[in-house]
Amino acid sequence: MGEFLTVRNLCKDYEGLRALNKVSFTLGRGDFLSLFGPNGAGKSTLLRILATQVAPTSGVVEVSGFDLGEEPETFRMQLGVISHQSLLYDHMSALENLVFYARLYQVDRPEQRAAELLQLVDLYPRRHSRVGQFSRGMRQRLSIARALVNDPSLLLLDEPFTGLDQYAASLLMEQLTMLKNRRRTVIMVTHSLKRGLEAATRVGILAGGQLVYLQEREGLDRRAFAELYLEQVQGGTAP
Ligand SMILES: Nc1ncnc2c1ncn2[C@@H]1O[C@H](COP(=O)(O)OP(=O)(O)OP(=O)(O)O)[C@@H](O)[C@H]1O
Repeated sequence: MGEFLTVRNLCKDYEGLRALNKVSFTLGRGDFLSLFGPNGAGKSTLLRILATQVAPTSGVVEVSGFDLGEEPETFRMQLGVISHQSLLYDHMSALENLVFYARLYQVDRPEQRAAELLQLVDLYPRRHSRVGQFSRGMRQRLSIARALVNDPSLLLLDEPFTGLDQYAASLLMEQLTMLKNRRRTVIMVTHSLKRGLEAATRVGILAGGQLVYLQEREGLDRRAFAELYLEQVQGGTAP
C-alpha cells in the first residue's frame, strides 16, 4: 500500500532562524502521529506547512503522491485543521459558522451537517448564540466541529485540548479514535503525554527543528519514552 503522506527533507527558515531542519517521515491512511517536543521546537511550523498556510524553504510534501505545492487547493478540500486560530466568525452564530464552512467545502446538505456536528460537540442548544459570546472551551468545541465539517482525510491538530473540560476532551478523543478507525490520517501536536499516547499509532519528538524520534506506538516502552521526552524538553528550548 502506498503512503498517504510523505514529508521529505523539509526545512523552514525564518529570517536566519532554522525552525525545521530536514524533517522526513511518511504516514499511511489510518495512521495517527502524536508529535511532542519542547516550546519552539518547530511543531506548529510543521503543521502550518502541512496546512498550506506557510511555504517551506525547501523539501517536499506529497499527499497521495501529489506534490502539495502544486495542488494546494485540491488538498485543502480534504484537510481539517485545529490550531491556535479558531477561524470562527464572532458576529455569526455557531450554526451560521458551520453552515458557512460546510458550503465552502461543498458538503452535501450543509444545514443538516452543521446541526449534526453541533450535536456531536454538545453545542446544539446554543446554536443560535453569537460566537463572540462563547467561552473559550465553547469556541474550542466549535473549532473542532468546524475542522470535521468536510470529513477530512487528513486532520491536523495543534494542542486541541486547550480549554476543553474533561467531558469535551473525552468527546474529542472519541471522535479521533473513530476517525482513525475510518482510516483518516491524523497528526496531533500535544504537550500531554497521556492524551498523545492514548490515540497514537506513531509517536514522534521534534526538538530544535529536527525529528529526533519516531516510533510505532505499539510495543513502545511508556516509561522510557516519558524519560526521553523529559530529557528533550529540559534540554532544548527554541533553537
Ligand atoms: N512567523 C514567524 N516568524 C519568525 N519566527 C517564527 C515564526 N513562527 C515561528 N517562528 C520561530 O520558529 C521556531 C519554531 O516555532 P513553532 O511555533 O513552530 O514552535 P512549537 O514547537 O510549535 O512551539 P510551542 O510548543 O511553544 O507551541 C521558534 O523559534 C519561533 O520563534
